[in-house]
Amino acid sequence: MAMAMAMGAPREQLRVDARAPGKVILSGEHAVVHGTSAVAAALGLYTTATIRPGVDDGCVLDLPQLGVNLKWPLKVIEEIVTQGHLLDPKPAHVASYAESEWPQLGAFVEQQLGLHAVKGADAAVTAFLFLYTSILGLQPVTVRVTSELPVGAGLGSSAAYCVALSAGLLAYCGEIDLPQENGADRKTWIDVNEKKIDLVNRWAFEGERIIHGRPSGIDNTVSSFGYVVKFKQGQITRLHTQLPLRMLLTNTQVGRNTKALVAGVGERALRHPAAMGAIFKAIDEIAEEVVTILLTPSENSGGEKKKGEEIVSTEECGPHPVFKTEQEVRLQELVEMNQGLLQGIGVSHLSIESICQITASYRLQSKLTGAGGGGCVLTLLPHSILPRTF
Ligand SMILES: Nc1ncnc2c1ncn2[C@@H]1O[C@H](COP(=O)(O)OP(=O)(O)OP(=O)(O)O)[C@@H](O)[C@H]1O
Ligand SMILES: C[C@@](O)(CCO)CC(=O)[O-]
Ligand SMILES: [Mg+2]
Repeated sequence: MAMAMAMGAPREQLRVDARAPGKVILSGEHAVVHGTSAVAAALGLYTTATIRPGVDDGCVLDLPQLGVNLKWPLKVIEEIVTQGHLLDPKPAHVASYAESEWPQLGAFVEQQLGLHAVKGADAAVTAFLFLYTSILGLQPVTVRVTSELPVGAGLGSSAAYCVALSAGLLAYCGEIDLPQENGADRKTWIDVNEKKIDLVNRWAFEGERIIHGRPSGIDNTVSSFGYVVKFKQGQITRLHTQLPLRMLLTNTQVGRNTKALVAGVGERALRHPAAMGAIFKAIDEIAEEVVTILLTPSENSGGEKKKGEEIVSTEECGPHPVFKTEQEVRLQELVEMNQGLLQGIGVSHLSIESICQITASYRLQSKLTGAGGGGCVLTLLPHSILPRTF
């Protein structure tokens, strides 16, 4: 997560840009919601929230990817929020969202968006209204969120949205200090200190609760702190991985919704607690083995096949022989097993399986990443594949 702020400018020209990355889950999605380990890495694709002063005592929310452009007089927001809620923002103290405390919010958002709203727009607007009023109170602002990430495709777009928004709002109200040396029209991304990132992360988790229902916290944590991490029951361990990972992400373009998929797995776990528990345990073991492999010094063979390594292809990829190191062979097998188990818990999709079959015909294993049900598929590529072969 990084921030930029137009500084040295009068308050009415203040502008905060906060950006947060998406993530890719290598292993352990869904089971992580039930307390097991997962491994994820931040992606080089970002969501950016831009916050500026508002005009005419109003609040503008512009979400171009969802076709949302709403403007409210602050008085209107006050009416929805004051119901059971003090308009006394405490940005340093993370408030928990409870639907019962916002009885008018659902109907208000629905009515604002109208009948032709894009799926998921209601959750994005609700999360915004919660974060905005809780962190900033009722200040006139104009907020625009744009993203390089596909929305709702398994790459953590919801978490990046919540992290970028939380960070931007916290900086706008002065809870995150940013250095003053930037020129008003220069953008320099600044890293925020760990304590403040932790605050951003906790606010973002509340936003994720609105969008996901029951998030494990892995997505907002990776988006906030970055790097390759192991995540288990809220604890993160940064993995100083020794193995350069190369992967292909294929977007099936099949839309899905993380909240519904997570809820479906929860219901299946209630119907078949022992069987689902055993699958979660197996996924946990896989994630732990992935961690061990990632932390093992790389035995990248530098261009020549060695004993124990497996040939992937010599023809399909041009004149360069493609083979997997022993570590890559093990990782590929774990990816294959993880995908099988994800299919077993009901979150795969025909579009995902057909990609798995196609890559398997090249002896490359794939799995869904994120919530599944469509979205993106991850294919691990051996290190010996040169970028120009794809
Ligand atoms: N750029 C954005 N602008 C507005 N809302 C967004 C944006 N990105 C994500 N969202 C919100 O997040 C929802 C998608 O979240 P969802 O959790 O279903 O998918 P994801 O986060 O991309 O995938 P996963 O959770 O599997 O990693 C959208 O419907 C919207 O509510
Ligand atoms: C499906 C899930 O495990 C990952 C979504 O990216 C949900 C979560 O952990 O919050
Ligand atoms: Mg999400």
